[in-house]
Amino acid sequence: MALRDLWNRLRGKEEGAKPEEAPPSPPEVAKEAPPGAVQETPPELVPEPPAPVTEAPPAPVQEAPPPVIEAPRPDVPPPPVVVPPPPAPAPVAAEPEEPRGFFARLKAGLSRSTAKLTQSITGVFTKRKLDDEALEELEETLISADLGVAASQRIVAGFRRTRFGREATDEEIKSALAEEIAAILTPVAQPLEITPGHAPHVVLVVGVNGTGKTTTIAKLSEQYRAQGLKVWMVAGDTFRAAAVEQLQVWGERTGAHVVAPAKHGADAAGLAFDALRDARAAGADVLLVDTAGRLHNKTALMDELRKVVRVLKRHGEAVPHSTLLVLDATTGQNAVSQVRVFKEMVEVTGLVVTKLDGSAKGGVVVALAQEFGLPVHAVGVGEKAADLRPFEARDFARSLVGLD
Ligand SMILES: Nc1nc2c(ncn2[C@@H]2O[C@H](COP(=O)(O)OP(=O)(O)OP(=O)(O)O)[C@@H](O)[C@H]2O)c(=O)[nH]1
Repeated sequence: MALRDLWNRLRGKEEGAKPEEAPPSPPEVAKEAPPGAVQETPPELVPEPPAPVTEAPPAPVQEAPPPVIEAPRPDVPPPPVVVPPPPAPAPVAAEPEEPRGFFARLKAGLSRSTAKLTQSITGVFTKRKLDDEALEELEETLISADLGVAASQRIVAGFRRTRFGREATDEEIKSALAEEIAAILTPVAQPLEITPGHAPHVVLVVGVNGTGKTTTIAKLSEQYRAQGLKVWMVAGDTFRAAAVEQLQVWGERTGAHVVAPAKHGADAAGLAFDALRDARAAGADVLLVDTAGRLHNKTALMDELRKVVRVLKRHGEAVPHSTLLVLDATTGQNAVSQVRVFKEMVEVTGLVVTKLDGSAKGGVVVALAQEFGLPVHAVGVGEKAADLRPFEARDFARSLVGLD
């Protein structure tokens, strides 16, 4: 049955009832200026433009994301002078606060993408038994919520095995669905372990431009510093001056030493090699290596990343100890293609999924877990250094289907 029919059914069911509040549409995303002739993106990867800063950075320096350095645009007229509006009258009642806690933001982000899923579940099951037609509708609903074909089929097979022919309430169905999803996610929910004996533990961070690599490095740095570890970072995206500067700002804020290229376009592999040598000598515990996410084609990107790995291995076969692929959840199924492409290039050991606070398509995490079984080390729920959390399978699954 087409999704439209599901929606029609849902609307019919809710006639007379107070309509659900529509999920807020995702914020307008500003397109990045096209890169120069050398810096194009491999078409296979279809990068997302950087997400906009959705809230004004607060006053404390530690909290705000570092400034993005932009090239001057002589063709763009200066912005008009903005006259500040007169002060607003004092509100009668306090506005509800923006959800600030991690779970609140994760749930807010997920609920935007899964409102459709949870409503459709209600539409599928409230009127009749769990029969063949209902199962077919459930599978379509799960696929349209980005869970992927394989995971959706597995979940439906579980329902068929255990609940076929039974009637159940919405809450029972959602709860059962959350359990099936949690069963897929639990094996991949593994925090990133830093081995003290490696001195330093080298973490190579890869991914398409704009997915949140640099921010994730900053977030990891913040966490490791809080654990009392000595962190070094390498600005390996040597072609993008803004990326280097961004990492330097994050280094200052999170108390990490940053190794930056001496000149634009310097050899990233050589930079990483020297950085590891110096980090060892300095007694660093962790070395976080940023990389380019965009080169003129996929082969160039592959050559660059492989060279970084090959040269790092001169320090020891186990280096890099972890290779993290950073994925932007808002890209939905495109994240699945990115894993395939990057697995061809390097030995990806784990994933970090970012932007789960925004208009995320959280269901894709289930598709990733089912298809690749790679550890999901952490999830990003904001732009600040503190906005990285371990991936909790059960909480995530329950949020995804709209349960607390
Ligand atoms: N809302 C939200 N924004 C995020 C998150 N992680 C990163 N961002 C934002 O996404 C944008 C891109 O992040 P970067 O860390 O620069 O991404 P990158 O992969 O290093 O990008 P390149 O340097 O272009 O390769 C920035 O505006 C970040 O603030 C997250 O978890 N939530």
